[in-house]
Amino acid sequence: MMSILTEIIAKNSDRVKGYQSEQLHLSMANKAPFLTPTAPDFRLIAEIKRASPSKGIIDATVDVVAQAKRYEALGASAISVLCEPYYFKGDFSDLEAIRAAVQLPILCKDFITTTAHLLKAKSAGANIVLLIVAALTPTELATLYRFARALELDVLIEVHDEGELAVALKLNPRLIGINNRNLETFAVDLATTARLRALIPPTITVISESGMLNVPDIATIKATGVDGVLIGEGMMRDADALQVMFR
Ligand SMILES: O=P(O)(O)OC[C@@H](O)[C@@H](O)c1c[nH]c2ccccc12
Repeated sequence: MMSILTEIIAKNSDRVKGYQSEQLHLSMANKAPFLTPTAPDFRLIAEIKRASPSKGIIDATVDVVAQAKRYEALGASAISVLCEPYYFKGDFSDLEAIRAAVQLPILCKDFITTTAHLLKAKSAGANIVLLIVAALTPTELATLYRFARALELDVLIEVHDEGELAVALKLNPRLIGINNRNLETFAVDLATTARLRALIPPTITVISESGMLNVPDIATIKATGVDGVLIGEGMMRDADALQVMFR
């Protein structure tokens, strides 16, 4: 059986190949950001996501610019924008529209496997890109990581187990994302964050990702001592209910 991650990457291969021949305007103005804490020492990366393979449609008709402004107003440190079209119903045009409308750093959420895709993200206005350890060989990850840093992009390196974390730590990264959702099975286990957090040196900024739907979920994660959280569905469904955790 093909894993969902492999399936998503295969489905996007023509789109990604297209980036190789695109004429891009690169501006170095959108530099790697310092993620300013929202509340004392706790950052919110708020995500814009119309749909996902695990949840189906979340909000197909969302006004992405209005949503990004809402996140900015409630004090998010950065905005994550899904750019994958087939499973998440995102698009680079969403990222470009949001870039034009808000000042916050933007995380390009996509399944990046090529340097051309990194250039596409940079030219669309991203400040941060996601690299998923489970989607790449260690050599590919290292190449893409160095290329992104040379473009002055920050990189959120996503791990979901000890083996992936060991691969990520070899790069001496500034930022690590612990995904509570297993991308092969979709199972969410918030305990993943506590387990892996304990293995990461304190100099690295650690973001816990996925599966936080309410205030107690966020409180559980905050108690592990991570530097911030990345929340998609919960913010799409009820941003107001969650914002108390970031004041
Ligand atoms: O909607 P959630 O459960 O709050 O999750 C957000 C984010 O972590 C999730 O969208 C995500 C984490 N890693 C990814 C990789 C690709 C696509 C999406 C993701």
